[in-house]
Amino acid sequence: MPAASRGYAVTDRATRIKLCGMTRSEDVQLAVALQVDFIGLIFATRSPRKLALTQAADLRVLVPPSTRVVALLMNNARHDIDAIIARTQPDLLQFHGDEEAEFCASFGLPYFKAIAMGDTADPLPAMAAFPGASGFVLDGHGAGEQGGSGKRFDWSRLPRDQQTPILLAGGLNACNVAQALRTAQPWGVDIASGIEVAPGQKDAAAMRRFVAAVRAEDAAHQAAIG
Ligand SMILES: O=C(O)c1ccccc1NCC(=O)[C@H](O)[C@H](O)COP(=O)(O)O
Repeated sequence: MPAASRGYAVTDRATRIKLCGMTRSEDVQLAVALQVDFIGLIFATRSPRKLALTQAADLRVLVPPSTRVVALLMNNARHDIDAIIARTQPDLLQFHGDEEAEFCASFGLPYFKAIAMGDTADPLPAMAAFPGASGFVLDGHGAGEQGGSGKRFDWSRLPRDQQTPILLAGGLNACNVAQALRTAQPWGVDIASGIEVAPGQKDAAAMRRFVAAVRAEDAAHQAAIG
């Protein structure tokens, strides 16, 4: 199914913003006020940003439909994912582990697949293994490692002209995101550690600066192309 028919246009240049690893209500409320496209709630068992189900359910109710909630998973058991879906009603899932494509698609929700770019010369074969993905998160960490690492990769390696949305992730912050957008022209950007004072604790000023930097670069791009 082409990406556009899943409701994601890939041609326009209003870079989608995903703020990931929320654990506090004030951070979720600010993300909603900033009108970001996605927030990420993490359920990967080894993550320092991992949420308990009750905590996640309390955060989820703060999010209106205009911001989509993504549940991040890394080799979680099926029964855990079923419980996460039942309690937190995510709009999308995001898989970071060794999950097969069939497993990812079996929950009846759209999903993003994360690709580790740290050791990957060409991500296209890995992406092709997930034809049902609604998007890909290309992240700077190595294979088998967790996200939220703050590790960058060479942004020029991001594939262009893909039909499925690609989010650029890994080591982004308010200072480097404009250059990242100019270099990679991704559909979206995804950030965790670059807007934090500590894992899971967001820095309100850094959140505002990051979102403003993305929107300023989008505006500059639109002005340049007329
Ligand atoms: O952030 C985590 O703790 C995490 C753990 C396990 C799997 C994925 C995780 N985060 C994934 C994300 O989407 C992050 O936003 C992405 O890796 C970018 O992180 P950062 O380099 O810190 O901006």
